Formats: sequence, structure tokens, C-alpha cells
Amino acid sequence: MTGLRVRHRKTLALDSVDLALGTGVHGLLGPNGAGKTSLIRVLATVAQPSGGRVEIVGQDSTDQRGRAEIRRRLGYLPQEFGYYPGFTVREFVAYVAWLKELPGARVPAAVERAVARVGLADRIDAKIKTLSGGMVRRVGIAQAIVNDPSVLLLDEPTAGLDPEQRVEFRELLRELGASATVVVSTHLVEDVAAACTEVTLLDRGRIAYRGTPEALTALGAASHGPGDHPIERGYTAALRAHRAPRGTEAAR
Ligand SMILES: Nc1ncnc2c1ncn2[C@@H]1O[C@H](COP(=O)(O)OP(=O)(O)OP(=O)(O)O)[C@@H](O)[C@H]1O
Repeated sequence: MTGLRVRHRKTLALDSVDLALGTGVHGLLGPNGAGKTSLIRVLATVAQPSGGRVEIVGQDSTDQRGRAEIRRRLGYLPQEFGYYPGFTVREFVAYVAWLKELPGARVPAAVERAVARVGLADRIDAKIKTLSGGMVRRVGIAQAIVNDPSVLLLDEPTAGLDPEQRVEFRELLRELGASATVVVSTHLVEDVAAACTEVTLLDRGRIAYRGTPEALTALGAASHGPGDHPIERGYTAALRAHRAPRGTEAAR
């Protein structure tokens, strides 16, 4: 994306963002209101940018035909994910596969594989309304990966998962990131440290930092800012450096 700008009435949620994302797991970090969801919604083609250009899987997202192709090859888990509570897990994930225009003959196996990958094989015929919050979140992840997407967008996917599930989920992320472009927005820097190949830190609609989790950790180790873990200190140090008036960084 180049010069990406997103405006919500008077708020400029993203301001001239240039970002190129390749294969791998990209962690999107930032304080509340930084613009993470706005960015993911534009990439998911559910929101239109106010300016700039976004190209996904070689297609222009402002072009109607381009958008159709992008949607077929995209997986998206929104922050608040809508589902039909009376559907079973199998029915719901199959419904999404149908929306993604997966060939009918491939749907049953694709649904079973996606559900197994999120660890819900034993609940595949349970109605979604009977599942716990963390399980519903995992159904959300299953529907996002059912079409083996080239681009997978996950907005706060670990919210509601218990520690064991989070560890398993990170493993799944690493697996998916080996062949797809995965973008994960999160407040949990440990998830980034464990599963991401690259980190983008947003602040007030702009990119405050880009680098590897290792580089962010090293930044934290060299700083004396707040945080219990070096990567948390790296997060605060990068934010502070971005917010400091130009020319004062060296003095901090
Ligand atoms: N529908 C909307 N109408 C008006 N302002 C909005 C709307 N959606 C987002 N905003 C504003 O745009 C800015 C970016 O919001 P966004 O939800 O993208 O941030 P975020 O980084 O995802 O935040 P969080 O971590 O809280 O989810 C914020 O100032 C927010 O108040």
C-alpha cells in the first residue's frame, strides 16, 4: 500500500501509510486507536481508503473485479465476528467456503481440515451457540483459513483464548506464515515475539516502527523504559522515540 489514508468523519485513522508485506507473519501493534483495525478493514476490502493505493495478490482493491479476486483469496477474522448461533461449526465454516466460491466437491474436506487445525474436530457438529467464547474465536479462525488464503487478516485473534490455546495458535500462525501473508493485530507483545517474522507498530495513524521482533527486543534491552519483558520495553521505547520531537531522540 502506498500513501494509504483512512478518514472516519473528522478522525484521520491512517495518514499516508506506505507498507509492503510479503510471505510471513506480520504483527500489527499499537495503542488503542492507533489505526490497526482501520488498516485491516481496508486490506479486507470491507472499507474503502480515503486516499492512496492498495494492491493485494496483484489486484487493485479499488477495482471491482480486483476486489472479487482478492476476496476469493483472502481470509479475514474481524474483531467482532458475526456468525449464526444456530449453525453447527461444520455448517458455518462450509457456508463461508461457499461464499469464497470454493468448488463444491472440495468443501467437505476443506471444512474438516480447517476445523481440525484450530483443534475443534471433536465439536464440529456442535451448534456454535453451545461453545465457549474461546471456542467461538477458534471457529472464527477456522472460517478465515478454510480457503487456504494467500492473505490472512486476523484482528485480535487471541482475545479470549486460554494460555494453552494461545501457544497452539502461535504454532498454527507459524505454519500458515510459511506460505501466506498473515497480518495479525494484537495487544499481546508476547504473541508477536513468539510467532511473528516482522512487527509494524502503528501510532496515531502512522508507522512508528518496523522491524523484526528480535530487533524490537534488542531495542528494549538497550532502553530503561517501562515493561516487564525486553520486547515490552522495546514497544514503549519505539513509541517514545516516534513521539519525541525531532532532534531530541539522542537526548532520551
Ligand atoms: N466508525 C468510526 N467512526 C468514527 N471514528 C472511528 C471509527 N472507527 C475508528 N474510528 C477512529 O479511528 C481511529 C483508529 O481506530 P482503529 O479502530 O483503527 O484503531 P485500533 O488501533 O484498531 O484500536 P484498538 O486497539 O482500540 O482496537 C480512532 O481514533 C478511532 O476512534
